[in-house]
Amino acid sequence: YIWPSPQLDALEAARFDQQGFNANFLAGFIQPCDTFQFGSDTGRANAADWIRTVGFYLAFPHWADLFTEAYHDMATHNSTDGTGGLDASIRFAEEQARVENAGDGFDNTMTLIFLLAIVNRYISISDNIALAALIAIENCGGPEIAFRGGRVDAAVPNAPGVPEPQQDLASHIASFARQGFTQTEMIGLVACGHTFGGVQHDFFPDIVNVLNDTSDTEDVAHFDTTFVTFDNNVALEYISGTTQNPLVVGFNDTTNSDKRIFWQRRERHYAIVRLLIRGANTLSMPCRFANSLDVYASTCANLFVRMLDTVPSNVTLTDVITPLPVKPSNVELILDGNTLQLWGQVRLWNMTEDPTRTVSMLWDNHIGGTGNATLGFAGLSSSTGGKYSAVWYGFNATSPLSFLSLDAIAGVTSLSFVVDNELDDQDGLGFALQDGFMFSQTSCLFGDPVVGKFDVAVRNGVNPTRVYLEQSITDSVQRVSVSEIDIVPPSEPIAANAAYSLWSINITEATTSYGIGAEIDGVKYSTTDTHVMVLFPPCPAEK
Ligand code: HEM
Repeated sequence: YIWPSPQLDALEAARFDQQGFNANFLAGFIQPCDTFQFGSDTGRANAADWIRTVGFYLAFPHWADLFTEAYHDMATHNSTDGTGGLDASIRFAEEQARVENAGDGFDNTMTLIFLLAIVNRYISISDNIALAALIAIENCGGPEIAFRGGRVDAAVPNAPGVPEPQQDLASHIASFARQGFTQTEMIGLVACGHTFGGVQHDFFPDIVNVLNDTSDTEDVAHFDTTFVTFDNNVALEYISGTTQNPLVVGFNDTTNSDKRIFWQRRERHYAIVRLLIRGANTLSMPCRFANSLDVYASTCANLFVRMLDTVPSNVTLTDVITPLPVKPSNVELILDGNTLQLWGQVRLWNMTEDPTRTVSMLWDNHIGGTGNATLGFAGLSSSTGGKYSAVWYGFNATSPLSFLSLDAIAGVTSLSFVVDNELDDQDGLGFALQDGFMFSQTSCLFGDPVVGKFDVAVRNGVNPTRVYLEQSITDSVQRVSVSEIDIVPPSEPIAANAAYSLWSINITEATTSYGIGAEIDGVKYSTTDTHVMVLFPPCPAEK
């Protein structure tokens, strides 16, 4: 995609900036894989719950929780009428209270997402559930998962429909068909999901007994011996007859759902067949999975993408988000007298630190001129379980988190970057900047009770149809939207300098963050920076 695109820029960052500089907190939380937020030696793993949520279940995050969350949220999908799917309806107490969502993983995971994830106008709660599952898989040894954004959060709970272990095979086949998966895909999805975690005694006393194991204080009977790692051991141990999977060899055969799902007549011959045609397609799914980690990983990657992208039929997802090779980030313009403060960093994807590298930024202005500055190393980040790294440079060479001063009259129209003599200007388009309106440092406080004068600097000649403050609103079911507070155009121009005039609005909510929006030639633009009144200085007359 072409930068800037506010939604794709935000989704790309949430998906790829996972550890280190400018990283999102979600991924930082779930490493290493055997970490469980509520203590060690519990036998639980964050990843499993996150995956199960996407698939079916949500708990306070162990890795397993992050994954199950996604499954349980998705499993309400009805492929015939297009309702349900991955829409964060699992956050509703009514869904969590259902027997089909037994366990504490869902509540735990939602708590984590609300605490740590970025939920905003561009990234929904359900996008975060998908991201949590994806991060869990990728960081615990799993394959890379293609990510699309744009999920829409449900306003009310979905109809029930998460499969339960005591149901018979026919019910499970019908349930997965409703969710949009064939029988073969069902076998795959269960064998892929049950690579993490296990069944906990507290919530499933009819499946798992008290274990009296000091290294497994929560009495979790695991699906395989490597329950914090994505691997094919769940299939391998099943095929080799050593499995301890509580849904295969549980003492209560009624709840041995994995056994019914994995079992196929062909497998009776697995020992001979496996020797003769290893990994061949004629083998059953668990058999092929057991034979080849590659087959397992690639099949699971495809099924997980299908699972994460199962959304209500009125939702349109973005294209798969791939990382921009060169990406400006946190770009802000602020007017300070005759100076434009240009804040920001640039991320160079798939590169590591190299003290000999030179990175510079070029910019075009309104008067046909150009400028350039050398950028300074700001930090490193990594992604996808450490598979990719990125290096960041700040627009201000000596203070990477500070700004570069530009001439306000000349302004700035677009950026480009030169990395070791190689130009990146988005194939000639440049990285467009909007300097038609921005926050002005003349904003200040006056009066008693105190009022904030919020000044927006509007570039002369730009003639916006509207200029407004933007305020994020969270509704009663935690969905974020933006409300617009129009600024009345000044009756007489108030000059900020030779190029900018001020539009002002008085605000009284001291700690509310406001962004700025403007409609210019029928297109709406927003600033990425927000401002709070408590940080304004007193107005000159008040000093
Ligand atoms: C017929 C279908 C399925 C049934 C009956 C089933 C049943 C169960 C049960 C009873 C548990 C134990 C939960 C607990 O102790 O809190 C569990 C855990 C889990 N399930 Fe499934 N499951 C099914 C399909 C799936 C699918 C499709 C996925 C994901 C793709 C998945 C992912 C997980 C994960 C990751 C856990 C571990 C949770 C943890 O350790 O916290 N399951 N499943």
